[in-house]
Amino acid sequence: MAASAPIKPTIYLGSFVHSTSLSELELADKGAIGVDETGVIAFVERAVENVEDVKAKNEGFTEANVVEVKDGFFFPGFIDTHTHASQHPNTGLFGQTTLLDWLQTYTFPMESSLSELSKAQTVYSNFVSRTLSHGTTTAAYYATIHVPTTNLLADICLSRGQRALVGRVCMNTDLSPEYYRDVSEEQALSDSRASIDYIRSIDPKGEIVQPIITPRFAPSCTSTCLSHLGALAKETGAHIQTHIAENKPEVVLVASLFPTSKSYTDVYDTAGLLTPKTILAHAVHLSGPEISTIKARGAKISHCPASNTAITSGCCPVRELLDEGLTIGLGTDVSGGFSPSILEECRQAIWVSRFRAMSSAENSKLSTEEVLYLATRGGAAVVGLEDRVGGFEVGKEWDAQMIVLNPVPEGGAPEGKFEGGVDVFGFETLEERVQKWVYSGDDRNTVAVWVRGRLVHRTGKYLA
Ligand SMILES: O=c1[nH]c(=O)c2nc[nH]c2[nH]1
Ligand SMILES: [Zn+2]
Repeated sequence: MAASAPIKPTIYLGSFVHSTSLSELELADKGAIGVDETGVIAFVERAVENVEDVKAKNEGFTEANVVEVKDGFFFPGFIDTHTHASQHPNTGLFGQTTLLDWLQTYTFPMESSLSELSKAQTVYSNFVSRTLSHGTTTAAYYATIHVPTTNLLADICLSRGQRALVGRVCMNTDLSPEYYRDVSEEQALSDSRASIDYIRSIDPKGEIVQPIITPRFAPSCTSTCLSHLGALAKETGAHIQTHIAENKPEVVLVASLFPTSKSYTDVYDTAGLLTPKTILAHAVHLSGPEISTIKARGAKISHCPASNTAITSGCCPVRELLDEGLTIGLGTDVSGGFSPSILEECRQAIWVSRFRAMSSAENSKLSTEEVLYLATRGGAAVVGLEDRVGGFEVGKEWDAQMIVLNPVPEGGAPEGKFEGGVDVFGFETLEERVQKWVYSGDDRNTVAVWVRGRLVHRTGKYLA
């Protein structure tokens, strides 16, 4: 369905859960959320006893569809603030490598092969299906240096209805192999511009897809290339994404490549790449002054715990970054990260924070409520969509997932197929159901997903 075609007003009936602050979830047992023909939330009601009363009192909803959730709840769509669609075939492949040798061994060969349109079509459409099936309604994607296949990724997101920021990767130094790099600073700039122009031509208002300027990371770009991209961001108003301070040898490398810069952060700042529309992935090894600069510029952080552990980059001090007032979301960072699921990233964020608590930083433990905030409202703020998505309020757009848990009937386990790893026995509170989902749920529990009120993913039997 075209992203702007009108839809039938719909009432989403049953429990809903969303963050109201970093530390609080609203758990509404008997909710009714009305979504109008443009995909915008028109009303949110609690303690509903009879849906007919809700229909009758809300103009435009007397003939509305009703989608009811049983043994589960509606939850805002997840926001993946940092992932590499082009690395999807490498998911789970990292061996014993760390960042700089991982790039050479696994990443550059795979990414370079996505110059081929048919391979890119297969990989990108599979990845978009995969992330949607895990409830990701918005993703900030890295593609590759190739303009045609980067544009293809944007086409796929638009046609599947997944919100996306799609970035053509820039890299013009000999850190990248000769077969996979921009031949000049001018080419890095002109190819980035070409991809921005294309993505804006297919979705002029940026309702579903937007371009994002993507210098891979400082060691991949000359300072002239970075400055060109900073100027391009200023000229076009586009978002920016890059990596920062992921691993210690990388930080040392940056200091040697940019000897006149005060720090890694200063390299980006000098180039005009630190703006309120900048997403910085990782931020594991920043100094105090760097954190202050990032905050002063309004740049945002994508926390990627699965990746940071898999390629042993370090434990990001999320508690301290939150205490400093930085805006943070979660990123799967496939394929440094081994899963396309933001729910998995929630668990990984909790584990990393607890390992930090057990070793040095006692107060660093993140709660379930906090990681769910990062996965939704935090992520929305990182990608600049906080006014439109991330929670269930009147005026926000219906980007949501329907979570269903396994009801175990009285007297014993059901026969036949289990459709997920979370069993509920009927006596759990809604809060307990959410906790059980966070720690043992997966994509089998995400039975339907909507973006702007349009159904973009469903499994078998749950919706007519
Ligand atoms: O996690 C990462 N993935 C990448 O592809 C990459 N490139 C530079 N730095 C990176 N870090
Ligand atoms: Zn990355």
